[in-house]
Amino acid sequence: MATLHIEAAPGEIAESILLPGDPLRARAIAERFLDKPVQFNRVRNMLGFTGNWKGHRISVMGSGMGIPSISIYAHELISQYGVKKLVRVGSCGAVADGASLRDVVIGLGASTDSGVNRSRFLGHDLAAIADFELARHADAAARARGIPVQVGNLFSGDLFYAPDAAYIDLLRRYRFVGVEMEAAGLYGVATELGARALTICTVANHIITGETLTSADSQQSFHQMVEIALDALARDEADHD
Ligand SMILES: O=P(O)(O)O[C@H]1O[C@H](CO)[C@@H](O)[C@H]1O
Ligand SMILES: O=c1cc[nH]c(=O)[nH]1
Repeated sequence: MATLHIEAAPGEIAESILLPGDPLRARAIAERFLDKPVQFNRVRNMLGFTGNWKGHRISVMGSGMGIPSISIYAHELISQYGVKKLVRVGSCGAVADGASLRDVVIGLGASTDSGVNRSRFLGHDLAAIADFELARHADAAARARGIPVQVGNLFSGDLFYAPDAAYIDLLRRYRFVGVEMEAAGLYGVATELGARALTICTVANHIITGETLTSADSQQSFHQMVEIALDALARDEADHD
């Protein structure tokens, strides 16, 4: 039952999946965190793996960059492979004064300049929101580890290189936490298809101060974020199953 973009056989993908933007990060997560990971996808090099983390069956797959890319994968994962919980684990640029490099950001909601959610909602504004339970568990998992966490609105931009930076002032005024490129699309697909989704990001750069993490620092923060995501899924499973 391959789809256009995923070649996995039925049953090869877990009900819970982590979605980093970069497929090589998906492989790194599988190798570092999962017992006996089995690769289920290599179509377009969008690598995907399934294994176990502390007894929980988990998949991890790249989503690509931007809303169109993550929307294709999330749609096929939910509608064709029965995936029920999707956690994006990515990086973002911070816009909030109170946010620092390495902070974990939980995207409670996600606004966007993309038209996808209006396209799927008769032109109306869709509140693109995270699954509350997953967000609550991620917050608890971060706090249990003593990792500073920012919870709030993300802006999922279509343009990484926006020609006019004026919108950043508006994002600050409206108390946005960070800028990335996928959360609003992921939340829209999950809403449409009845799945549960969350976005967690590490702050890799600060848009206002211009600070940027070195690649070594970014690696360590990324691992902490993945642990938080895995712990949140485990806490959720303990609640629901
Ligand atoms: O680190 P990832 O998950 O790819 O996320 C961020 O990085 C990419 C841009 O460099 C965009 O995908 C953005 O959302
Ligand atoms: O759009 C984005 C994504 C990540 N980091 C940024 O600074 N901007």
